[in-house]
Amino acid sequence: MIYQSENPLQLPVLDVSQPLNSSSLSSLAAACKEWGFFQIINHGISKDLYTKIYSLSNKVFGLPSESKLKLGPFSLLKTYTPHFIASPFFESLKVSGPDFAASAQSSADVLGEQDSEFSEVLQEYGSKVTELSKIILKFILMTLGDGFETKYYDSEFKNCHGYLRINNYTPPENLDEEAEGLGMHTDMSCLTIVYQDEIGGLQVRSKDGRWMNIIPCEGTLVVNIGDMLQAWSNERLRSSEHRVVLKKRVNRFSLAFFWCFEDEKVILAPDEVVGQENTRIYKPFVCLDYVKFRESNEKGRFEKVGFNVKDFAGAVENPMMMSENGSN
Ligand SMILES: O=C(O)CCC(=O)C(=O)O
Ligand SMILES: [Fe+2]
Repeated sequence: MIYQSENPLQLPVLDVSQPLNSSSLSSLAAACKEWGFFQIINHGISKDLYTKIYSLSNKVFGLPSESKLKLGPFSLLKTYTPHFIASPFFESLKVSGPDFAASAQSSADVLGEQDSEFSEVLQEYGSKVTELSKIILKFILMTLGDGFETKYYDSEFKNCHGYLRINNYTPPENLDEEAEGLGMHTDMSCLTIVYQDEIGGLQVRSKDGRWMNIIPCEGTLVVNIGDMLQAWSNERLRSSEHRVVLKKRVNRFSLAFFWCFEDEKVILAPDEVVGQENTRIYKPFVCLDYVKFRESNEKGRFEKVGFNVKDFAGAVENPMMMSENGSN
Protein backbone atom coordinates (compact mmCIF):
# COMPACT_ATOMS: atom_id res chain seq x y z
CA MET A 1 0.00 0.00 0.00
CA ILE A 2 1.31 3.41 -0.88
CA TYR A 3 0.58 6.32 1.37
CA GLN A 4 0.64 9.29 -0.91
CA SER A 5 1.33 12.68 0.46
CA GLU A 6 2.39 16.05 -0.73
CA ASN A 7 5.79 17.25 0.30
CA PRO A 8 6.45 19.01 2.55
CA LEU A 9 4.04 21.02 4.65
CA GLN A 10 5.26 24.46 5.70
CA LEU A 11 4.21 25.02 9.26
CA PRO A 12 5.02 28.18 11.19
CA VAL A 13 7.94 27.93 13.60
CA LEU A 14 7.31 29.65 16.89
CA ASP A 15 10.15 30.87 19.12
CA VAL A 16 8.83 29.97 22.58
CA SER A 17 11.63 31.82 24.38
CA GLN A 18 10.20 35.16 23.26
CA PRO A 19 6.92 36.96 23.85
CA LEU A 20 4.57 36.67 20.86
CA ASN A 21 4.69 39.57 18.43
CA SER A 22 1.76 40.40 16.18
CA SER A 23 3.12 38.63 13.11
CA SER A 24 3.86 35.39 14.97
CA LEU A 25 0.45 35.63 16.63
CA SER A 26 -1.30 35.79 13.28
CA SER A 27 0.68 32.91 11.76
CA LEU A 28 0.03 30.84 14.89
CA ALA A 29 -3.68 31.66 14.69
CA ALA A 30 -3.82 30.60 11.04
CA ALA A 31 -1.94 27.34 11.69
CA CYS A 32 -4.16 26.43 14.68
CA LYS A 33 -7.25 26.95 12.58
CA GLU A 34 -6.10 25.34 9.38
CA TRP A 35 -3.82 22.51 10.50
CA GLY A 36 -3.91 22.27 14.28
CA PHE A 37 -0.16 21.75 13.94
CA PHE A 38 2.86 24.04 14.26
CA GLN A 39 6.50 23.83 15.32
CA ILE A 40 8.51 25.36 18.12
CA ILE A 41 12.17 26.30 18.58
CA ASN A 42 14.27 27.54 21.52
CA HIS A 43 12.32 25.19 23.75
CA GLY A 44 15.21 24.42 26.07
CA ILE A 45 15.29 20.66 25.46
CA SER A 46 18.79 19.67 24.48
CA LYS A 47 19.76 17.04 21.94
CA ASP A 48 21.82 15.50 24.71
CA LEU A 49 18.76 14.94 26.94
CA TYR A 50 16.86 13.45 24.03
CA THR A 51 19.78 11.17 23.13
CA LYS A 52 19.98 9.88 26.71
CA ILE A 53 16.26 9.10 26.76
CA TYR A 54 16.63 7.45 23.37
CA SER A 55 19.43 5.12 24.40
CA LEU A 56 17.93 4.24 27.80
CA SER A 57 14.52 3.57 26.22
CA ASN A 58 16.13 1.42 23.56
CA LYS A 59 17.48 -0.79 26.31
CA VAL A 60 13.92 -1.28 27.56
CA PHE A 61 12.48 -1.93 24.08
CA GLY A 62 15.33 -4.36 23.45
CA LEU A 63 14.25 -6.60 26.32
CA PRO A 64 12.46 -9.87 25.54
CA SER A 65 8.68 -9.59 25.15
CA GLU A 66 8.06 -11.63 28.33
CA SER A 67 9.83 -8.94 30.36
CA LYS A 68 8.08 -6.03 28.67
CA LEU A 69 4.68 -7.68 29.10
CA LYS A 70 5.16 -7.47 32.87
CA LEU A 71 4.45 -3.76 32.34
CA GLY A 72 1.18 -4.25 30.48
CA PRO A 73 -1.25 -4.22 28.94
CA PHE A 74 -2.64 -7.01 31.16
CA SER A 75 -0.61 -6.31 34.28
CA LEU A 76 -1.32 -3.97 37.15
CA LEU A 77 0.94 -1.20 35.91
CA LYS A 78 -0.32 -0.87 32.29
CA THR A 79 2.58 1.32 31.18
CA TYR A 80 3.53 -0.81 28.16
CA THR A 81 1.60 -1.07 24.87
CA PRO A 82 3.02 -4.04 22.95
CA HIS A 83 3.06 -4.62 19.19
CA PHE A 84 -0.29 -5.50 17.57
CA ILE A 85 -2.39 -3.20 19.78
CA ALA A 86 -2.09 0.06 17.85
CA SER A 87 -0.17 -1.47 14.95
CA PRO A 88 2.13 -4.47 14.36
CA PHE A 89 5.06 -2.07 14.11
CA PHE A 90 4.43 0.10 17.17
CA GLU A 91 5.20 -0.33 20.86
CA SER A 92 5.10 2.30 23.54
CA LEU A 93 5.95 3.01 27.15
CA LYS A 94 3.88 5.46 29.19
CA VAL A 95 5.37 7.73 31.86
CA SER A 96 2.88 9.81 33.85
CA GLY A 97 3.41 13.19 35.44
CA PRO A 98 3.76 15.23 37.47
CA ASP A 99 6.11 12.79 39.21
CA PHE A 100 7.65 11.40 36.01
CA ALA A 101 10.57 9.95 37.99
CA ALA A 102 8.30 7.85 40.19
CA SER A 103 6.31 6.65 37.20
CA ALA A 104 9.42 5.68 35.22
CA GLN A 105 10.92 4.08 38.31
CA SER A 106 7.86 1.92 38.91
CA SER A 107 8.31 0.47 35.40
CA ALA A 108 12.07 0.09 35.95
CA ASP A 109 11.44 -1.70 39.28
CA VAL A 110 9.22 -4.28 37.61
CA LEU A 111 11.98 -4.90 35.06
CA GLY A 112 14.53 -5.24 37.87
CA GLU A 113 16.44 -2.22 36.61
CA GLN A 114 18.66 -0.68 39.32
CA ASP A 115 20.01 2.40 37.55
CA SER A 116 18.14 5.61 38.39
CA GLU A 117 19.28 7.51 35.28
CA PHE A 118 16.18 6.51 33.30
CA SER A 119 13.83 8.07 35.83
CA GLU A 120 16.06 11.13 36.25
CA VAL A 121 16.18 12.00 32.56
CA LEU A 122 12.45 11.43 32.19
CA GLN A 123 11.78 13.71 35.14
CA GLU A 124 13.88 16.40 33.50
CA TYR A 125 12.17 15.97 30.15
CA GLY A 126 8.69 15.75 31.71
CA SER A 127 9.14 18.91 33.78
CA LYS A 128 10.44 20.80 30.77
CA VAL A 129 7.59 19.84 28.45
CA THR A 130 5.11 20.59 31.24
CA GLU A 131 6.45 24.14 31.52
CA LEU A 132 6.47 24.44 27.73
CA SER A 133 2.85 23.31 27.55
CA LYS A 134 1.80 26.13 29.86
CA ILE A 135 3.59 28.73 27.75
CA ILE A 136 2.23 27.31 24.48
CA LEU A 137 -1.31 27.07 25.82
CA LYS A 138 -1.22 30.75 26.74
CA PHE A 139 0.00 31.60 23.24
CA ILE A 140 -2.85 29.57 21.77
CA LEU A 141 -5.40 31.29 24.02
CA MET A 142 -4.09 34.64 22.76
CA THR A 143 -5.06 33.64 19.23
CA LEU A 144 -8.71 33.36 20.36
CA GLY A 145 -9.04 36.85 21.76
CA ASP A 146 -7.22 39.73 23.30
CA GLY A 147 -6.34 38.98 26.93
CA PHE A 148 -7.86 35.48 26.82
CA GLU A 149 -4.68 33.99 28.23
CA THR A 150 -5.20 35.86 31.51
CA LYS A 151 -8.94 35.52 31.44
CA TYR A 152 -9.08 31.77 30.88
CA TYR A 153 -5.76 30.21 31.81
CA ASP A 154 -6.25 30.08 35.58
CA SER A 155 -9.98 29.48 35.55
CA GLU A 156 -9.94 26.68 32.97
CA PHE A 157 -6.48 25.20 32.50
CA LYS A 158 -4.57 25.38 35.75
CA ASN A 159 -5.37 21.77 36.74
CA CYS A 160 -4.13 20.28 33.49
CA HIS A 161 -1.83 17.29 33.79
CA GLY A 162 0.50 15.52 31.40
CA TYR A 163 1.89 12.15 30.43
CA LEU A 164 4.59 10.98 28.08
CA ARG A 165 4.57 8.18 25.57
CA ILE A 166 7.91 6.84 24.44
CA ASN A 167 7.17 5.36 21.02
CA ASN A 168 9.26 2.78 19.21
CA TYR A 169 8.43 1.90 15.59
CA THR A 170 9.93 -1.25 14.07
CA PRO A 171 9.17 -1.59 10.34
CA PRO A 172 8.54 -5.03 8.86
CA GLU A 173 11.67 -6.73 7.55
CA ASN A 174 10.15 -7.15 4.10
CA LEU A 175 9.17 -3.48 3.83
CA ASP A 176 9.29 -2.52 0.18
CA GLU A 177 7.10 0.52 -0.13
CA GLU A 178 5.62 1.88 3.05
CA ALA A 179 3.87 0.58 6.15
CA GLU A 180 1.51 2.26 8.57
CA GLY A 181 3.35 2.71 11.86
CA LEU A 182 0.42 4.33 13.64
CA GLY A 183 -3.02 4.62 12.06
CA MET A 184 -5.01 7.77 11.51
CA HIS A 185 -6.19 9.26 14.79
CA THR A 186 -6.78 12.47 16.68
CA ASP A 187 -5.22 13.07 20.09
CA MET A 188 -7.53 13.36 23.08
CA SER A 189 -5.34 15.98 24.76
CA CYS A 190 -5.56 19.76 24.90
CA LEU A 191 -2.20 19.83 23.18
CA THR A 192 0.56 17.38 22.30
CA ILE A 193 4.29 18.06 21.98
CA VAL A 194 6.21 15.61 19.79
CA TYR A 195 9.94 15.03 19.49
CA GLN A 196 10.44 12.90 16.38
CA ASP A 197 13.82 11.59 15.29
CA GLU A 198 15.37 12.33 11.88
CA ILE A 199 13.61 9.38 10.18
CA GLY A 200 10.36 11.31 9.61
CA GLY A 201 7.01 9.78 8.75
CA LEU A 202 4.58 11.93 10.74
CA GLN A 203 1.73 13.10 8.50
CA VAL A 204 -1.24 15.40 9.06
CA ARG A 205 -4.48 15.23 7.10
CA SER A 206 -5.68 18.42 5.46
CA LYS A 207 -9.31 19.53 5.62
CA ASP A 208 -9.81 18.11 2.14
CA GLY A 209 -8.24 14.78 3.05
CA ARG A 210 -4.70 15.08 1.68
CA TRP A 211 -1.82 13.64 3.70
CA MET A 212 1.00 16.11 4.29
CA ASN A 213 4.47 15.23 5.58
CA ILE A 214 5.82 16.94 8.66
CA ILE A 215 9.52 16.89 7.93
CA PRO A 216 11.71 16.54 11.03
CA CYS A 217 14.02 19.44 11.66
CA GLU A 218 16.80 19.43 14.22
CA GLY A 219 16.09 21.57 17.26
CA THR A 220 12.38 21.75 16.39
CA LEU A 221 9.46 20.15 18.21
CA VAL A 222 6.04 19.57 16.71
CA VAL A 223 2.96 20.78 18.59
CA ASN A 224 -0.58 19.74 17.79
CA ILE A 225 -3.98 20.58 19.17
CA GLY A 226 -6.10 17.75 20.56
CA ASP A 227 -9.81 17.04 20.93
CA MET A 228 -10.19 18.63 24.35
CA LEU A 229 -9.10 22.01 23.03
CA GLN A 230 -11.08 21.63 19.82
CA ALA A 231 -14.24 21.13 21.90
CA TRP A 232 -13.39 23.84 24.44
CA SER A 233 -12.75 26.35 21.63
CA ASN A 234 -15.94 25.42 19.76
CA GLU A 235 -13.75 24.30 16.84
CA ARG A 236 -11.91 27.55 16.48
CA LEU A 237 -8.86 25.38 17.09
CA ARG A 238 -8.50 22.22 15.04
CA SER A 239 -7.65 18.74 16.29
CA SER A 240 -6.35 17.17 13.08
CA GLU A 241 -6.17 13.59 12.07
CA HIS A 242 -2.62 12.40 11.79
CA ARG A 243 -0.65 9.16 11.43
CA VAL A 244 2.84 7.77 11.14
CA VAL A 245 4.09 6.11 7.96
CA LEU A 246 7.26 4.00 7.90
CA LYS A 247 9.27 4.29 4.72
CA LYS A 248 12.68 3.01 5.72
CA ARG A 249 13.91 -0.24 7.14
CA VAL A 250 15.13 1.41 10.31
CA ASN A 251 13.56 1.91 13.69
CA ARG A 252 11.83 5.19 14.33
CA PHE A 253 11.65 6.75 17.77
CA SER A 254 9.45 9.52 19.12
CA LEU A 255 8.45 11.12 22.40
CA ALA A 256 4.89 12.39 22.63
CA PHE A 257 3.74 14.48 25.57
CA PHE A 258 -0.01 14.87 26.10
CA TRP A 259 -1.20 17.89 28.10
CA CYS A 260 -4.79 17.22 29.20
CA PHE A 261 -7.63 18.62 31.28
CA GLU A 262 -8.14 16.92 34.64
CA ASP A 263 -10.51 13.90 34.54
CA GLU A 264 -13.40 15.60 36.33
CA LYS A 265 -13.30 18.78 34.22
CA VAL A 266 -16.52 19.64 32.44
CA ILE A 267 -15.66 20.94 28.99
CA LEU A 268 -17.92 23.75 27.88
CA ALA A 269 -16.85 26.45 25.45
CA PRO A 270 -17.24 29.86 27.15
CA ASP A 271 -19.77 32.21 25.50
CA GLU A 272 -17.06 34.67 24.67
CA VAL A 273 -15.01 31.99 22.91
CA VAL A 274 -18.05 30.78 20.95
CA GLY A 275 -18.91 34.35 19.90
CA GLN A 276 -22.38 35.86 19.63
CA GLU A 277 -22.92 34.99 16.00
CA ASN A 278 -22.08 31.31 16.43
CA THR A 279 -23.81 28.38 18.05
CA ARG A 280 -22.20 26.00 20.49
CA ILE A 281 -21.18 22.84 18.65
CA TYR A 282 -20.60 20.56 21.65
CA LYS A 283 -22.72 19.56 24.58
CA PRO A 284 -20.91 19.98 27.89
CA PHE A 285 -19.10 16.76 28.82
CA VAL A 286 -16.89 15.37 31.54
CA CYS A 287 -13.37 14.72 30.34
CA LEU A 288 -13.04 11.25 31.81
CA ASP A 289 -16.29 10.20 30.12
CA TYR A 290 -14.78 11.08 26.78
CA VAL A 291 -11.55 9.23 27.57
CA LYS A 292 -13.60 6.16 28.55
CA PHE A 293 -15.72 6.48 25.42
CA ARG A 294 -12.57 6.41 23.30
CA GLU A 295 -11.11 3.48 25.19
CA SER A 296 -14.31 1.45 25.11
CA ASN A 297 -14.85 2.04 21.41
CA GLU A 298 -11.35 1.20 20.40
CA LYS A 299 -11.95 -2.43 21.35
CA GLY A 300 -8.42 -2.57 22.60
CA ARG A 301 -7.00 -0.59 19.74
CA PHE A 302 -5.17 2.66 20.10
CA GLU A 303 -6.90 6.02 19.65
CA LYS A 304 -8.77 5.18 16.48
CA VAL A 305 -10.65 7.75 14.52
CA GLY A 306 -14.39 7.38 13.99
CA PHE A 307 -15.03 7.77 17.68
CA ASN A 308 -13.76 11.25 18.25
CA VAL A 309 -15.03 14.11 20.33
CA LYS A 310 -17.58 15.09 17.70
CA ASP A 311 -19.13 11.63 17.76
CA PHE A 312 -19.21 11.82 21.53
CA ALA A 313 -20.50 15.30 22.31
CA GLY A 314 -21.12 16.97 18.99
CA ALA A 315 -24.18 18.34 17.27
CA VAL A 316 -25.85 20.30 20.01
CA GLU A 317 -27.79 22.36 17.56
CA ASN A 318 -27.38 20.43 14.38
CA PRO A 319 -30.42 21.13 12.13
CA MET A 320 -29.98 17.74 10.41
CA MET A 321 -30.20 15.91 13.71
CA MET A 322 -33.18 17.99 14.78
CA SER A 323 -35.11 17.17 11.63
CA GLU A 324 -34.16 13.49 11.91
CA ASN A 325 -35.44 13.46 15.47
CA GLY A 326 -38.55 15.32 14.43
CA SER A 327 -39.46 12.78 11.78
CA ASN A 328 -39.21 9.87 14.22
O1 LIG B 1 5.36 9.23 16.63
C1 LIG B 1 4.92 10.33 16.28
O2 LIG B 1 5.60 11.12 15.63
C2 LIG B 1 3.53 10.77 16.64
C3 LIG B 1 2.86 9.84 17.59
C4 LIG B 1 1.42 10.18 17.82
O3 LIG B 1 0.74 10.74 17.01
C5 LIG B 1 0.81 9.82 19.11
O4 LIG B 1 1.48 9.16 19.93
O5 LIG B 1 -0.35 10.20 19.34
FE1 LIG C 1 -1.10 11.50 17.92
